[in-house]
Amino acid sequence: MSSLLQVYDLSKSYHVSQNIFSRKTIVALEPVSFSLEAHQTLAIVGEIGSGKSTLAKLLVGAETPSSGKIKLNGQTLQPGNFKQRCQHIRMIFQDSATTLNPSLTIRQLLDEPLYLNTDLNETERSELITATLKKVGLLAEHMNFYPHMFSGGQKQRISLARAIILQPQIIILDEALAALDPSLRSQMINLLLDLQQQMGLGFILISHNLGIVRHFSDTMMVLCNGQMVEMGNTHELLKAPKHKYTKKLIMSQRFQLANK
Ligand SMILES: Nc1ncnc2c1ncn2[C@@H]1O[C@H](COP(=O)(O)OP(=O)(O)OP(=O)(O)O)[C@@H](O)[C@H]1O
Repeated sequence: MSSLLQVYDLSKSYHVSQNIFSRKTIVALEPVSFSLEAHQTLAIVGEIGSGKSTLAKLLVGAETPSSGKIKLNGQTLQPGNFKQRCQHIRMIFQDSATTLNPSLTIRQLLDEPLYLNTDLNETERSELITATLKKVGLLAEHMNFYPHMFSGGQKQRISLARAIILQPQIIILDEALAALDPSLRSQMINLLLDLQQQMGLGFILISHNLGIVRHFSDTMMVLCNGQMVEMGNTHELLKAPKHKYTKKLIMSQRFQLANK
């Protein structure tokens, strides 16, 4: 049986103009291969500019790869097919306040992906919105509220509701837990783990915080200057890193790791 997600030699280079006569190539991501199973979490770690967001954008189809192939349940994802992609792979960002349209109610925000991607009628969509709000620990009454009426933690739950409403198979969490205080973060991690168990979701967690990575992920990939330098079981890798860059990263966060 094929893995939920298989990535083969995926890479991305940007060609940017230096001046009117010359262009420069920036290799944001060197060819990388990995797989992800249902119910599993893969963490991607690395310093600023190491290629984490580039990899996430390639997976959701927001960028076109320079090389490589992505397979979902054994089927190759075509670069321009956003409909196919956005039903199965969803992304949640750090700052929900900026990703939720402030002029729409929660009902409208959650209805949009359903209206665009499903054949459900209005009543069916409304029932699904209520059920999804409950799944993320919000109330049916919240449907008529606007984003500014919620706290940061609740906004993250709305983003999560929007991400799961199309029953995706993979969710990419791009620093999605970074802005939450420790107690809200633990609640959110528990909610994500519950949903993972219920829905068989595969998570890709992009995080600077190795404490979260250790708590949440099964495997981890370390990126350095666009190159994958190490990948393996999270606990084993954190206990016995092989690459000097990983060792440096762990040393720089030894207090976070000790406190978790
Ligand atoms: N659209 C673009 N055009 C040119 N270069 C880009 C573009 N997007 C990213 N890059 C470059 O690719 C490299 C990797 O960037 P990326 O945003 O993936 O890093 P990151 O690990 O996500 O960093 P951060 O932790 O700051 O989000 C960087 O050198 C960045 O400047």
